[in-house]
Amino acid sequence: MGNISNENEYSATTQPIDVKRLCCLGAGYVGGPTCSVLALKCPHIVVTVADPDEERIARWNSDKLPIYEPDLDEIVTKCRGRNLFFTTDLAKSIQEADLIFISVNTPTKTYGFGKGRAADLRFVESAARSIAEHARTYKIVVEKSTVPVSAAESITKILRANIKHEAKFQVLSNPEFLAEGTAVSDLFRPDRILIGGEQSPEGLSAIESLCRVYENWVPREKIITMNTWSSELSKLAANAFLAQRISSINAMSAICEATGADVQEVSHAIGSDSRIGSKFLQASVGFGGSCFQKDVLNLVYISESLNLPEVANYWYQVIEINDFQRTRFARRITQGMFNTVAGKKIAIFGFAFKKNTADTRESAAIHICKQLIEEGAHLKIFDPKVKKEQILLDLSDDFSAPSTSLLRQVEILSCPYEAAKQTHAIALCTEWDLFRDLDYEKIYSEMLKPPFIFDGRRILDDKHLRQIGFNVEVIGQRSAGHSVHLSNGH
Ligand SMILES: NC(=O)c1ccc[n+]([C@@H]2O[C@H](COP(=O)([O-])OP(=O)(O)OC[C@H]3O[C@@H](n4cnc5c(N)ncnc54)[C@H](O)[C@@H]3O)[C@@H](O)[C@H]2O)c1
Ligand SMILES: O=c1ccn([C@@H]2O[C@H](COP(=O)(O)OP(=O)(O)O[C@H]3O[C@H](CO)[C@@H](O)[C@H](O)[C@H]3O)[C@@H](O)[C@H]2O)c(=O)[nH]1
Repeated sequence: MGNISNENEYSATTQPIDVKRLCCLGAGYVGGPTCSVLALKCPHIVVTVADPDEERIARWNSDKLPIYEPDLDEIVTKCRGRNLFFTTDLAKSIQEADLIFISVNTPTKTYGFGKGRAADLRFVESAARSIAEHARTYKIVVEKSTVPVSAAESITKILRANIKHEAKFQVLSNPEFLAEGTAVSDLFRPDRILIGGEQSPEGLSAIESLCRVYENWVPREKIITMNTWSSELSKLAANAFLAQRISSINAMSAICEATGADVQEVSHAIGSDSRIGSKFLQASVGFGGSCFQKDVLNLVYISESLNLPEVANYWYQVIEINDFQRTRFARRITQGMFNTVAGKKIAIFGFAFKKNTADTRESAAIHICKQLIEEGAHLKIFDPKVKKEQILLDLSDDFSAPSTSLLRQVEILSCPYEAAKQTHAIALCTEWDLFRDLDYEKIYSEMLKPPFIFDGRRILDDKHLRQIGFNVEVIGQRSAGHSVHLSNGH
């Protein structure tokens, strides 16, 4: 600002600032819940979430929020209009804010160099350019999106080259670790808050300013600070380690299905070792969601770019096992039903990538359904939260309008009993609690015989289902009547 005194400029950059106005660019799964919780926990801070997507912002300002998260509606209702605002006016939000979160999407590139692997940073870049265009005073710019190592450096270069009116800035890395379906509780009680920044007096004071925001509800010992690169890499590393655990237990599930071992027992045995720990060892149809695959691929791309092909190959295996697991489940359904599903009706229980979310990005159900459709099955899909239009979009090629042949093969139902009626099989793809409590005797009586259940999440009582008369196939458990064949001469 032209009239700002040197003293003010100095104090704004080497002394921690008292954040009074915070803006977040990106009103998605991260920006929305994070800022809602922030507004709740920091009533003295005015929080504005800005996004150019008019429809999304209109929904954040309505009774029907654009995303489903347990307890989020109540928080938004309490804070909206008080110290929480949703707007499409990026310029004003940026101008007024002391601190700006960048929470925009960073999908895998679908074009050009690094296609299918590298993170597409165009939205991050456009956010940085908007900040440069509209900032008039000192800003702390916080990279919350998951990005490759050194993205903060790129943001700094863009800001430095474009920022006007002597405005100063510091760029921090503050990756988000919330998981969908538990976003509110994760934000209330995070395992840790990670803040990376430049290790200079200006950088350290910006880190301190952000620490003070979180300290309104997070104990100081849970706030970890470090240099920017370590922080950026730690986010990718955390997701890679989590995804790797799932692929490891899913690889074990394949061995279990081919022998007499049970993956639940194996998981319990290894998880009891305190060095391994019991979380994230649940065998499944494969991990989904917008993060794991994208972030592991990003790590693969970074390793390749750094000329570390062995490291790249190591992490790529996590993705390959995940692809294998999804395909294996679809193949097991086909083989289990006398080697053909052509013309048969299969109920799909659950389409979201995990329970308690309506998000279907990279959901294993999409891949499994597409393979069953390819085999000629007729699918009757039920998910308690995912909208019909979304399911059809996900199953359409290249996200075009659903073809007539797709519409002939797929029905979307709003009741699980209707979905299962007159089908040959049920394939459970998402672990929604309600699937445990259904009346399976009623379902059995209305299905074609012999009825099959393929439990891809291990949430059903398989013994009880067998007593009712179902043929039950469970992930990580050998099929009934299957004998072990080791092909190495044993
Ligand atoms: N989804 C999760 O659970 C999760 C958790 C932790 C981290 N992350 C990371 O956080 C980031 C955001 O993820 P998400 O799931 O919220 O994405 P999202 O697609 O739900 O939302 C991103 C939003 O950013 C908006 N946007 C794009 N360019 C913009 C710009 N220049 N200015 C303002 N808004 C802009 C889009 O319109 C969109 O609404 C990604 O990097 C992701 O990897 C996601
Ligand atoms: O033992 C397990 C645990 C999870 N999953 C599956 O793994 C996927 C991802 O689940 P989860 O990690 O709970 O949800 P996300 O919302 O994808 O959250 C991950 O990705 C986010 C985005 O980066 C991070 O912030 C979170 O810390 C990280 O857990 C889902 O399909 C789950 O069903 C399993 O198959 N077995």
